[in-house]
Amino acid sequence: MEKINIMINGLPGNVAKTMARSGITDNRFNVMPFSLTGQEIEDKTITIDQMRFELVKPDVRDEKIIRIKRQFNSFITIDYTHPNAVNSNALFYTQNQIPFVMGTTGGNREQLEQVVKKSSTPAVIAPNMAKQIVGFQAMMEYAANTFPGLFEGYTLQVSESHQNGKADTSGTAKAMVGYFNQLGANFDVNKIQMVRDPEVQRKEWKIPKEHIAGHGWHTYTLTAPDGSALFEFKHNINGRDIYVSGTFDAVVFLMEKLNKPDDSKKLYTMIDVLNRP
Ligand SMILES: NC(=O)C1=CN([C@@H]2O[C@H](COP(=O)(O)OP(=O)(O)OC[C@H]3O[C@@H](n4cnc5c(N)ncnc54)[C@H](OP(=O)(O)O)[C@@H]3O)[C@@H](O)[C@H]2O)C=CC1
Ligand SMILES: O=C(O)C1=N[C@H](C(=O)O)C[C@H](O)C1
Repeated sequence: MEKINIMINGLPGNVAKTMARSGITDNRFNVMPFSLTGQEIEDKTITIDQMRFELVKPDVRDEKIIRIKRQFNSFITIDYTHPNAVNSNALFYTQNQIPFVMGTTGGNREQLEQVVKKSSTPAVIAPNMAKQIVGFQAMMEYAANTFPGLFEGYTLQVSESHQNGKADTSGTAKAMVGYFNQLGANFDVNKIQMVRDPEVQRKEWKIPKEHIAGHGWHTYTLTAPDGSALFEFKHNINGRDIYVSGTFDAVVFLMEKLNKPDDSKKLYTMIDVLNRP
């Protein structure tokens, strides 16, 4: 099978680096030596496992992409950049007809979805690419659609802990709140408790010290009005490796869509990817 060209955007960021390391050794892919980066990044290149990537800043990307497209006439991009970049990057991809996997959280999600729906460019967008978490989301979606109001009157508490540099509230937690609300919990995403203090993470959450700099821990607690029942759901992820497999499945999924285009649908989620036959 012909290798799929992938452009991993967001280097030298943490998740983009994890994707690049795995992509380089994955026989299904040809990792392209370019990565969209932030305006503030000073380095012009970065080397990962002996592969050199040219870092392309927002002010030169319009011009650069013309040359990249001449060199690689077809490719799929993976975006792990910054919440502030989500909407402008999605616009850039659709305007240049570059199919994309958007792992980056934050930004205006409604606008993000609209941009893709109105375009001719397919994309997979999901706040969490860990397949086991996506499976949990699919279970929640089933419950929400099948038993709306099941937790009517219950009080929901949501707390999440991530590395100190994380810019936004967990996109995963926000998506989960949507399901809990359908189940009747009536919770405002602004009430999600964010933990970013390494001392609290170590002492109270007992997060292993080697993962303080890279983790995503989430707890959702539902309590009955009279206190007689409590339900708790947790997903605690250490490191970032778990996101690779789902992201790469999403790339393969998009390639299949490109080979067999569906003009009626351009926007896909990771639940679509998980449901792939
Ligand atoms: N869907 C999923 O499964 C997962 C999603 N994520 C999400 O991925 C995103 C990235 O996370 P993480 O790697 O930890 O973050 P980092 O802050 O480590 O990396 C983000 C990188 O993107 C760069 N950047 C900023 N603006 C742009 C731009 N306009 N174009 C391209 N790159 C840009 C940053 O540069 P600078 O430093 O100059 O700002 C930085 O190098 C977050 O939104 C996070 O929530 C994370 C894990 C899993
Ligand atoms: O920034 C992170 O690290 C993560 N971000 C995603 C989110 O905001 O939901 C997914 C995961 O929690 C890791």
